[in-house]
Amino acid sequence: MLSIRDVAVSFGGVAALGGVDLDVETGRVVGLVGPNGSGKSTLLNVIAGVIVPDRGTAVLDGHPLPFGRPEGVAARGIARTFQIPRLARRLTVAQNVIAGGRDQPGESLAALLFRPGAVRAAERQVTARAFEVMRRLGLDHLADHPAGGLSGGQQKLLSMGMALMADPVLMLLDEPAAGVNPVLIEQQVRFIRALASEGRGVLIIEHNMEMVSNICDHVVVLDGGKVIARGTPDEIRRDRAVMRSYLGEVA
Ligand SMILES: Nc1ncnc2c1ncn2[C@@H]1O[C@H](COP(=O)(O)OP(=O)(O)OP(=O)(O)O)[C@@H](O)[C@H]1O
Repeated sequence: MLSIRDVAVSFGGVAALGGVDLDVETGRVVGLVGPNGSGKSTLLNVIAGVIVPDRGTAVLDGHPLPFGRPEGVAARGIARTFQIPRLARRLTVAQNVIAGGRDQPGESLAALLFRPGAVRAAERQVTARAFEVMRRLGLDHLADHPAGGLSGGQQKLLSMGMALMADPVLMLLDEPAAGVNPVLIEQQVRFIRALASEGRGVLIIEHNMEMVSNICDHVVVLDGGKVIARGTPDEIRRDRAVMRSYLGEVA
């Protein structure tokens, strides 16, 4: 589904990524791990259309991704979450989720004026979908609460729901478990596995190795902007280079 080849990025002479290859297949959860500063966020930002790489290619379902055009990338069916959720804190949980749905006819003045029935029907559909998404995330009982009043972990779940409203083929998740309590991490794990079983691809940056082991089919380890290992979570845990660089740093 997604093929990254030889992607390199440098910031003022510092190589953040030195020629990285990465694949995400349909229905698979791929973990992107590595020590701080290894280039994980940079790679996610290249895929999301935020950073234009110095070289390399990214192909989604046979077509190149438009580097440097986040809205073009989103239109290709890639949705993302951020380390710090980007929410409208004063709007309700339901309003935030609804806002995550794209292509709403109500956004077009012409549609509002000339096809009000179609707009109402589409709005009903988006609202029904939003409630379904909130149910999946266990947030439906909080639908009318302001998003800013949710716990950090609930806000992360909410941001995943907002991303899902765009019905993406590929989800990019940036450290969803950071600072989240174990019960909500469990909920995230179920949600992410369900995304994959629906046939979506998931690329997840995560430091929590237990979570990575629980959800990832495949793990790619970066260090100093290069891939130092790739394989199943089990293979990665046993990899000597990984122990030296990534796990060694944690210890
Ligand atoms: N906008 C920027 N300007 C200059 N240097 C940057 C910029 N963004 C990242 N870097 C540098 O590029 C390298 C890779 O950073 P990146 O944020 O991608 O790592 P990371 O693996 O996501 O780290 P973390 O786990 O801390 O989020 C680091 O040396 C970082 O200092």
